[in-house]
Amino acid sequence: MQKDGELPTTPGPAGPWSLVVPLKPLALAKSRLAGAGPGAPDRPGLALAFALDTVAAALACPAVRDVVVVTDDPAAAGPLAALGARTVADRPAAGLNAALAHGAAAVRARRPDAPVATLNADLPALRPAELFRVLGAAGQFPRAFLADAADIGTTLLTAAPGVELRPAFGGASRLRHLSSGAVEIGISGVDSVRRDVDTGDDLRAALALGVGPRTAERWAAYAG
Ligand SMILES: Nc1nc2c(ncn2[C@@H]2O[C@H](COP(=O)(O)OP(=O)(O)OP(=O)(O)O)[C@@H](O)[C@H]2O)c(=O)[nH]1
Ligand SMILES: C=C(OP(=O)(O)O)C(=O)O
Repeated sequence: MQKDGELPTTPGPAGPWSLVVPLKPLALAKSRLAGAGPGAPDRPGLALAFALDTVAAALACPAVRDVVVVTDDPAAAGPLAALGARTVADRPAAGLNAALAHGAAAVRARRPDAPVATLNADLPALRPAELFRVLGAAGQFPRAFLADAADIGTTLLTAAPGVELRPAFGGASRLRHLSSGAVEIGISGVDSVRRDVDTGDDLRAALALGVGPRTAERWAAYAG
């Protein structure tokens, strides 16, 4: 298995991928983090830190060509652009799957033959080498997905060139993606790509894996 820091220099057989990352307005994000620690956590600040650490790690992956973030949040656009991500406006009140389909369309408007992957914005422990392995496995199939750490939801869904993404996120999306014909990626040693953060327990598990610098800083400012 690749260790962190041992990154290949080429994008791999199916790359380079365009990633679509959905990010809802920060004031509304991460509502389940309410009981994460003492007092009231800075949920918007943590949600932004998760997103920035996720996108920075994705852009450091050699299999990734570019990242498009679908968001309407004005506070997120500047720091995301500084990392090198492009932002596109969300569809008004249309929800997560519409946002993802919209992002995939924005990618393919510029690059019609792009392999496209969606990646949730709440993966603050994401490691580029693990994402590389996941995308390498996904690239063998027309559509593929990675289940979240709980084996209930989904953190990543991919579509090969010319294949429609057909996202079915929300709640128990693992079974939905499976029954839609997408292939489940079953490789081990990719915990950082599966470690989404919804609750305080999820955040503690991500901290144990090792989070990116923005999340670490926000967490330290909050929890001491
Ligand atoms: N652009 C966009 N992103 C969304 C939307 N709904 C959810 N997301 C994003 O989709 C990803 C997965 O969503 P959740 O894990 O439910 O995150 P969340 O909605 O912030 O968390 P909760 O408030 O606890 O449900 C996160 O990156 C969210 O920011 C939406 O309507 N539009
Ligand atoms: C959006 C999803 O779930 P959650 O909101 O639990 O992260 C999902 O996994 O499809």
